[in-house]
Amino acid sequence: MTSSPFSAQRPAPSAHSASSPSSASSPSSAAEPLLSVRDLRVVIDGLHILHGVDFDVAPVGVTALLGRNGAGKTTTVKAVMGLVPRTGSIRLSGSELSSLPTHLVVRHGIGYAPEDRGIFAGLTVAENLRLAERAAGSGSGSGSGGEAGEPNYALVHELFPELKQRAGQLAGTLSGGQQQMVAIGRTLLNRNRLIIADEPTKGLAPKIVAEVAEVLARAAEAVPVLLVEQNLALVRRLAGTCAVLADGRTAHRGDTAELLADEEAARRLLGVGSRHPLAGGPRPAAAPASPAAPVVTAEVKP
Ligand SMILES: Nc1ncnc2c1ncn2[C@@H]1O[C@H](COP(=O)(O)OP(=O)(O)OP(=O)(O)O)[C@@H](O)[C@H]1O
Repeated sequence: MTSSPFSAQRPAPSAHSASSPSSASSPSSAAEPLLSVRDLRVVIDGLHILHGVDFDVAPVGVTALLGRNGAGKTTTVKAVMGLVPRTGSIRLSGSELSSLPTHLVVRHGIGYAPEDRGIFAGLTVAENLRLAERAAGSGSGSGSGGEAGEPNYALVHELFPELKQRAGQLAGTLSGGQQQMVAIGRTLLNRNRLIIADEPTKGLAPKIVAEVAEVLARAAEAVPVLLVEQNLALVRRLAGTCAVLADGRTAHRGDTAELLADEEAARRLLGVGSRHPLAGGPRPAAAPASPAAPVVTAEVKP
């Protein structure tokens, strides 16, 4: 390959910020969102779990999906992926996905790193990656699906050289951070337009959280990321914009730094106390942050 491994996936450079930083009803102004979700509803076994979720994912960088435990974050990303029955609108670059089954959502170019990572512990790193390869030429048939082509190992190995060095190592023997590299690496392999990462730092030690933050920052240089996360320090560092869910609805959309600096709003929406360290500190970047930046674990209170 002669071109940069980033070239096939890097989004248009013009769009940097997402929706306007005020309310849930604010329209996107600066740039068209990559993913636009409207009135998303999910009913499982007669239980109404999502009652109308609206949010946009910015076409560059990291967008965070936040909320207290049980707010509906995982159900929302599962609904986007077609893993639970849903109604409403889910548009990826203008293509409507809400009636598509999961395999066609995937072929439209959404890579999903689920909460449990989905790593095969008994297979090597290389085998885990190989299993994620989408067949060249496979598409949704709609003409607007994910870009077909060879798997982008150049990008994965450029971002995560460790995965090349550890190609023969059993995935089950990797650290939590390295396993996240495999999980995120798999989503980058198929030239996706969007990566969804569901709680990638859940249960990890602070040192590993810092590693995973670095993994996400590097991945977001290549492909926009929708990040479900409860570690608000990490969110603050990585995500330029966010949506907050509460009780299965969108309670807030806007600029992440503004939300986390607003003590009253952060307390009301996320349960962050007034003396929480997130109230101060440097502004987060939509662009990836410094590798040296510390990541403080700050779980949302239920
Ligand atoms: N299959 C299901 N059947 C019944 N209830 C469900 C199902 N899936 C989710 N729920 C309920 O829906 C609500 C939202 O769950 P969800 O996992 O989406 O929340 P969350 O915001 O991701 O929470 P957490 O941060 O704790 O992971 C919860 O009350 C949960 O118990």
